Amino acid sequence: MIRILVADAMSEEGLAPLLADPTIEVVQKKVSEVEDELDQFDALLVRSATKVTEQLLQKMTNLKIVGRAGVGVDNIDVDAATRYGVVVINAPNGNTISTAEHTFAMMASLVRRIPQAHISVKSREWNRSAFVGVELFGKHLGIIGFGRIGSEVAKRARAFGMHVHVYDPFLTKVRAEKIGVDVCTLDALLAQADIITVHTPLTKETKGLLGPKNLAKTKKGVYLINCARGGIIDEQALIPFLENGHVAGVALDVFEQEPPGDHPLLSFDNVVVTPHLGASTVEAQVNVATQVAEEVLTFLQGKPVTSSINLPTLSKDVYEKIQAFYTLARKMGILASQYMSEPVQEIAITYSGSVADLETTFITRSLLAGFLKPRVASTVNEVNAAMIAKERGIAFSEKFSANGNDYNNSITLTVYGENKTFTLKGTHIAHYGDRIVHFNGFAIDFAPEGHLLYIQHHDKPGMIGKVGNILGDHQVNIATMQVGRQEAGGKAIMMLSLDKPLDDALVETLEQISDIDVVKRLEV
Ligand SMILES: NC(=O)C1=CN([C@@H]2O[C@H](COP(=O)(O)OP(=O)(O)OC[C@H]3O[C@@H](n4cnc5c(N)ncnc54)[C@H](O)[C@@H]3O)[C@@H](O)[C@H]2O)C=CC1
Ligand SMILES: O=C(O)CCC(=O)C(=O)O
Repeated sequence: MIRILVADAMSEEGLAPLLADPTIEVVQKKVSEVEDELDQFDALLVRSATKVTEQLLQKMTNLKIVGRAGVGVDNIDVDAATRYGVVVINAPNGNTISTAEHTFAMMASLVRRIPQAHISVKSREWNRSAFVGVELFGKHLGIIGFGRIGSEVAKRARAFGMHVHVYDPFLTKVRAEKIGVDVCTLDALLAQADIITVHTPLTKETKGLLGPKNLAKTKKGVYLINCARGGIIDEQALIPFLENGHVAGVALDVFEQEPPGDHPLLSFDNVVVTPHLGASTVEAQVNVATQVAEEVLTFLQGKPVTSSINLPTLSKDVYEKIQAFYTLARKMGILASQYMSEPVQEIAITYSGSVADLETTFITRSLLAGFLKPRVASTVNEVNAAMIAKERGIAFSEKFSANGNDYNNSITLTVYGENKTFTLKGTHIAHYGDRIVHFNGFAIDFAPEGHLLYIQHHDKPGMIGKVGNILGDHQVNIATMQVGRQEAGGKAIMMLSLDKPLDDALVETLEQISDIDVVKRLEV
């Protein structure tokens, strides 16, 4: 039974795909309520309240995936998750519209002083002259961060007749031109904007982006909005600008500390606040919960996820194209690792023929994970394989060749060890499967699966018979056998597929046959 912990409040409708699956048990409880069972969950779903720290990940020893029902993953230690081989996914666009609409609601509230007027009327006052606002029409809106939410805010601003200026160092010219906004420098935005709204993630670069220096560059009477992450606008730095009237008003949905407690900003009449409500709509909550639930289900079915933070993302289309090579590469990694039972410094991978045109990042990671699996005690998978290889001083490289060398596609793997070099070449043939077509310098053709027995010997009459007799005497059935040699009478190999694995004693018996040089059990 798969166990999923849903640690924050989430839409039941969104979780329906998980709740309906009889192979899955969904536990909707806080982390503190299941402390004794943390090692039993396969997946963890959170919003922003639960902090997925390294300590929590250490306790969740069976965890494979963390799903964030929302955009920001600043409550998740993604580096630690990556080290532990835990996939982190989010729901990148389920709450975009809601947050853009909330930003607009905040903007309107700010310039028309709606919350203040509301409180006044509720206090049985009728003071129309105290709440004179300004129009949005014709005003200059500065948007810092022009991703999903920023661009939805821009569309709405244009409908209101506003002039939109955008600052986003990662925005391509083509995209900006397509949307038709004025892309400018941060300084130009700060100097022109009547209203500034931030829509970036909270990063080292964006923390305190609107701090004392940049606030001083804004127009007198500017309005500021933060519906992204607390800290992008420096809360302490705002205070003197509000006190001297340089900043006409601020709308905050998010805070450096949530909840903000008795924060000095809350005392200002012209600071409008909401308790992190950007994504709090029925629609957004259904959307994000559905997105993570479906992604988690997909992942648990062994298929690739499309919105991972720490894995290369794959569309269904791309996944279908690479799936066969992904499996072949994994098997090749496992074979090479077992054959090279010594320290390895470098792994070189060449993709040839049709596979060279595909997205190979995932295939390479699959190969590395297969290679590292027999060598490391901790979980190793596509999430952390490249990181673990680096940690262990194993360099890896990818090369691409349009020429498939007699095959429609092939993957060649060369492993450079301390004492020897090992080469393996595999191909995937539609309707036939994975085949290893070169093994350690020998042309051969075998399926890389099951209990394999590799024997390197001298090409002499009777060798196959001797091996067959010993295995037969010990009730070991040979399912398939392939042979290869470099030249008649020279070095030769046999690759046997057996119905059961060999024990150590039988391996020793085979090693004692004269003219046999190497006997290796390989399990795929
Ligand atoms: N208040 C709430 O409830 C919600 C808040 N959010 C927050 O809103 C923010 C934006 O979300 P999305 O638009 O979905 O993200 P996104 O990833 O689509 O867009 C972020 C944009 O910021 C830009 N950016 C990054 N560093 C920058 C820098 N130093 N200066 C200027 N631009 C920079 C990126 O190039 C990107 O275009 C995130 O912080 C997210 O966590 C999202 C949903 C709900
Ligand atoms: O879960 C929530 O409501 C917060 C949403 C949010 O901040 C995000 O998606 O980044």
